[in-house]
Amino acid sequence: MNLECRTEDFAESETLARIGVLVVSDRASAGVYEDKGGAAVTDFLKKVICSNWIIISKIVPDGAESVASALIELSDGEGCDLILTTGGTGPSPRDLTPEGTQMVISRELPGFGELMRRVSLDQVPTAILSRQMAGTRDRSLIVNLPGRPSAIEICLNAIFPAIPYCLDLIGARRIEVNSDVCKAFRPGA
Ligand SMILES: Nc1ncnc2c1ncn2[C@@H]1O[C@H](COP(=O)(O)OP(=O)(O)OP(=O)(O)O)[C@@H](O)[C@H]1O
Ligand SMILES: Nc1nc2c(c(=O)[nH]1)N[C@H]1C(S)=C(S)[C@@H](COP(=O)(O)O)O[C@H]1N2
Repeated sequence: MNLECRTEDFAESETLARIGVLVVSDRASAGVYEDKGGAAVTDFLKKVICSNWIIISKIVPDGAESVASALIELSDGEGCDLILTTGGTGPSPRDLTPEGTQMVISRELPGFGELMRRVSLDQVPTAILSRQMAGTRDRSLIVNLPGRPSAIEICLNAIFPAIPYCLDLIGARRIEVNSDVCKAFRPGA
């Protein structure tokens, strides 16, 4: 194990935001189909965030335990400030992403799920079937997105204006967003 850490490494680790992307899909994790969810999330993040950040990606099969342990690794192990999951939010028996999320968060933030369902309802009546939720674990904000790659941008567009300030409030690393893409709101700023 290398315990040496130069001064600039410390400085960078304090400012470089860490974003976890967790794809939850039986078939994508088994290679039955190509994962398109992770790329859809990453493409959005590249457009919207203009400060420095790195991505830590994982893909797991559906299940409360698989989701919970991946979230713990991304939050406690990798120190992610923001963790976006995609998939497994519906009502079918294997859809257990909200259960896995509930197992690891300390506080729920119901407004995220409410807003994502509201905007998605303008697209599809089945938006109400998503049980997507959000919450915090220590200094990580965790947000569930539906699995359909086409759902990702509409959901992220809706919630992203509130994410930078939420990260400030929970003591996560600061992110700056591109104002042409997203009107982030920081009260008092
Ligand atoms: N990571 C992904 N990449 C590409 N398409 C996906 C992905 N996740 C979901 N989808 C598509 O969105 C649909 C709904 O997503 P959902 O999370 O309910 O998946 P599912 O039907 O339970 O199957 P699976 O878990 O095997 O992806 C899927 O049937 C698939 O067509
Ligand atoms: N914006 C948007 N939201 C959406 C959808 C969609 O196509 N677009 N699909 C819905 C459907 S059909 C389901 S079953 C739920 C849960 O999807 P998941 O299990 O892939 O997470 O998300 C819903 N939310």
